[in-house]
Amino acid sequence: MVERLSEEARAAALAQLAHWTHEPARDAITRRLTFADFNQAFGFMTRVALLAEKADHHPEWSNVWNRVDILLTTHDAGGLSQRDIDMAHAIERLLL
Ligand SMILES: C[C@H](O)[C@H](O)[C@H]1CNC2=NC(N)=NC(=O)C2=N1
Repeated sequence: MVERLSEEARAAALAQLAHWTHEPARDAITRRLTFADFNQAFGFMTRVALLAEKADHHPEWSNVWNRVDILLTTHDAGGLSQRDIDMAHAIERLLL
């Protein structure tokens, strides 16, 4: 069973994720990324897709040409869980 993060745990986790924004309406975190072109954006999405399958944790996202909008929340928990925080950090590592 996956649990939603407490207010305190969420604040602490967000403090370590400078590029991510909390969206209270969904209890989700979001990030917008802009790449040089579609090829770069889709290559990134492919790498995230492989991570997501391995973790069995999948983003809500959209892509328009060079832009990728990502929203992470845990459907099974009805809000933000440690699985989202772990996925956000894994995405950040891909971008290094
Ligand atoms: C059965 C399967 O493990 C679950 O439905 C997984 C799949 N991917 C998921 N992704 C996300 N973002 N939240 C979930 O709760 C979730 N649950």
